[in-house]
Amino acid sequence: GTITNDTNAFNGLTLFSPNNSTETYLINNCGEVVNQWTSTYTPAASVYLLNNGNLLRTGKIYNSEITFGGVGGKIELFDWENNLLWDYNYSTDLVSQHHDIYPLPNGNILILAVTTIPIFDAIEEGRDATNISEGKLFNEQILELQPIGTNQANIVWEWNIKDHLIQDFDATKNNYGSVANNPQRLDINFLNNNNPVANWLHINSMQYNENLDQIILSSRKLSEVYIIDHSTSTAEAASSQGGIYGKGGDFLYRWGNPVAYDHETSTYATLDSQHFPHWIPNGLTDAGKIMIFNNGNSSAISSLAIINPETTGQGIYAYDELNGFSPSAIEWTYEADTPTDFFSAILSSGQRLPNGNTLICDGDSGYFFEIDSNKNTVWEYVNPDTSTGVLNQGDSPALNFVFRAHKFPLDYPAFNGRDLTPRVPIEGNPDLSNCTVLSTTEYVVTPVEIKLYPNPVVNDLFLGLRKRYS
Ligand SMILES: O=[N+]([O-])c1ccc(OS(=O)(=O)O)cc1
Repeated sequence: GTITNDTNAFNGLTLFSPNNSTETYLINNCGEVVNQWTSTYTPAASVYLLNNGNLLRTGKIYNSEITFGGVGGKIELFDWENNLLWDYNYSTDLVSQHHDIYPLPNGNILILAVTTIPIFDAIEEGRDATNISEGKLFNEQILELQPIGTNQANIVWEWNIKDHLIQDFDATKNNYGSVANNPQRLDINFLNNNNPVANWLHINSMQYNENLDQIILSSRKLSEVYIIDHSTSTAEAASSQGGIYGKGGDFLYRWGNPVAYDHETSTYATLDSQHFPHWIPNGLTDAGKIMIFNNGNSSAISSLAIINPETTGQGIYAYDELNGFSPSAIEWTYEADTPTDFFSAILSSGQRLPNGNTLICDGDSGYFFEIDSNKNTVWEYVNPDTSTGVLNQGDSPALNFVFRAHKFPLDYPAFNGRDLTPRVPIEGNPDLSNCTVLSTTEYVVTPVEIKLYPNPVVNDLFLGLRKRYS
């Protein structure tokens, strides 16, 4: 539950879906549940509250052939009252949705998936055969679904990484060429010192920028983020021509590990096993820049980073022959005062908030905290819904992983006309001392509490009466 709720905390409602739970929660700053959705599936990873109040979520379907962390295979759409409106499976022996989805402004849904490249085809793509294990390699794919009826979809757009490979290993193959001179393509033999597993890229995030019509991806294994054009046709997305930016489905930008495209001498800053690169939305501090949760697996120190790529035109990224794609340095960063105190090896997210605060999800601790613009901690919450059930306030949590946390302002359209009366917190034996500002126990026979909410107040102050917790 909530452990810190300073008056400077941004007053909003936080959405999260614990990895080991079928529940999705919307809580206020006190940790009280304002809405809750129940699925029959635990999440692959991401969930979204749409501005009409519907919940779009991923679900995990067991898949014996595709088994890495983040595998999902199911997408579900619930209304505010938890009625299932639509669902869709993308899960077979050869394909699976994983980690992320993204609700596009036109009502379509991007889904992130892997498809299987058989060993023979991987070798045709120039993969060093000694670096193939599990008899296959995963292609990373993005599909755009146009939902139909209650359980169908048209696939209206598609992109595949296998169409954008380069290699300098096997001169007899079509995609043979200089890795350093083709930064718009991915070297199929670059493993970043990882084991040559089928899931060699482990893309763990897919976010979208409507202004630019661009998609940003994150490879945990290669410690790189990639930007591609979404304005292409499917045919253009499989090529190196077409789209607003003229590069088809090739990378428009990559950042985080210049060694991946043979820029060993680059002096630019790097990432390490990062998550959730996304453009900071319009209207917020640092809008248009890219926020990244930098897990820091090799140093066991996590940080939140903001980078500001140099551009030579709208959505066109500066490139330096020697150093690669800009920027040379991270513009803004948050680390704990004692850096080793803040580390999540997997999962995790950051979010800039309307008042300039920043919400951070330390995923492997199920711990959310909010910092103000001076990096002071003003709100803290621990997810109590774990793989062994729901804990009491104060218990030491284990396996309470959360992929991301997202805080919505109270004027988010999804909340229009909804009953947002706080219900009880998730955890047992909750401690609401941060939230109850008045107590009338001296004046009434049945102990009650008067709650004033939200806390702090922006526009409307609500007054609630209820029995005191004992
Ligand atoms: O344990 N999981 O559910 C899990 C683990 C890793 C994972 O991949 S990551 O890149 O998002 O950390 C996703 C989900």
